[in-house]
Amino acid sequence: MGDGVESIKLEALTLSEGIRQAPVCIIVLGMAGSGKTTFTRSLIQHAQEKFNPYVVNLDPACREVPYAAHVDIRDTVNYREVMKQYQLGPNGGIVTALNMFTTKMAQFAELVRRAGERGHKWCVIDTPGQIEVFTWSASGSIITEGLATMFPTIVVYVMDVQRSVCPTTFMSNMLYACSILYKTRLPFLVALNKIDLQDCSFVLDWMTDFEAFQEAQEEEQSFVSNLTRTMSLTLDTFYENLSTCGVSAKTGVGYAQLLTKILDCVAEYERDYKPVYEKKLQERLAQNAAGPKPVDHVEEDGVAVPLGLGLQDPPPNSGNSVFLMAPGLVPQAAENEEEEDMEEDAKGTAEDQNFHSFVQNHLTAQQSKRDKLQQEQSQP
Ligand SMILES: Nc1nc2c(ncn2[C@@H]2O[C@H](COP(=O)(O)OP(=O)(O)OP(=O)(O)O)[C@@H](O)[C@H]2O)c(=O)[nH]1
Repeated sequence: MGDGVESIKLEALTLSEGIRQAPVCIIVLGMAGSGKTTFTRSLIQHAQEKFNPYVVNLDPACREVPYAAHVDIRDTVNYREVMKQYQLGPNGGIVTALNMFTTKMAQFAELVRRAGERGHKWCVIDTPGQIEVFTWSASGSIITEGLATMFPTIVVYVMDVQRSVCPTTFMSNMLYACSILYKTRLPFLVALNKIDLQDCSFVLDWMTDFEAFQEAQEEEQSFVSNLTRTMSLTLDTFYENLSTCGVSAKTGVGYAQLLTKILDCVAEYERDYKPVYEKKLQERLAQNAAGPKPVDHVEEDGVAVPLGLGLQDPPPNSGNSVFLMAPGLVPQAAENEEEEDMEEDAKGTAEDQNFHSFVQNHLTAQQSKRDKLQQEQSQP
């Protein structure tokens, strides 16, 4: 392996060889405003002495972060510039910025590996405010999977307990957490945040006692609440795979227990998930070595089409009796000119008519004035 960060090959890194002091990667996820950034700050503070966290900010759109980040996506990509250059809205800008960062995944992984060698036992990763930017984007998957293949990795899902007192909101939050759990397939710890504002025992009750959740639902008789009831029955298995911990990112309450639970998740990773990720890595290496697989079971040859957006006229002898022009091919200028001419003509005709009737009225008025004058003069 070369010394330069540029020379690193992602596939060359494995858990079993090459990485001796692999730092544990903790990916912090959560709905917008759930308190991810404050939680990250507090986690760093509480883990500093024992785990010397290496800190990564992957939110390109945040203005400030209340911690000193070792790696900050904003140093690599300016998301406002990305918005301007690619003419994107804020969400498109954030996704594209993350995609750009992901092209440097191998270098990023190498930085994390080196951090481990320098004594950072944990790597805490704060993610973008809009959760779907990370959880449903290709780059989010690449980062998560890439880290999980190389380092012990866990997910901490930050949930705002105060916002979750409504059973329907609670269920939406849980469904989201569930989808992330099944997508990432990593040890999953739910940090029930903001317990300084709201006691979190109700969440634990609802997760362990189906009837308690049903009772809470009783007042809501909407379609949504019926759906929520049904969903709560099916989420039982999901709850079994969850570890939860009440914390307050603001006051620091619950963090001692949180650190213990994180270590439990790391043990879970080593026991249940590491073999899966190692197998995945071996499969990918074998696939890469074999090269692209040709398509089999297809008996006919296809006709290749040029890729990209270049629109071309269909061949003149294509035999199409009906030909609808693609919008890009309509001769805009000629079409507009025609329209403009027609508009101009219509305008001209109306103006002519107006002018004629004005002249006519004027002549008529003049004539009647003259008649009147003549009449007056002819009278004795
Ligand atoms: N009372 C209380 N407030 C908190 C706690 N954690 C976060 N907050 C507040 O919740 C708000 C959102 O916190 P952030 O840390 O910015 O949340 P975030 O999820 O990173 O937000 P985005 O990245 O913008 O989606 C802020 O006003 C925090 O001060 C907590 O434990 N208790």
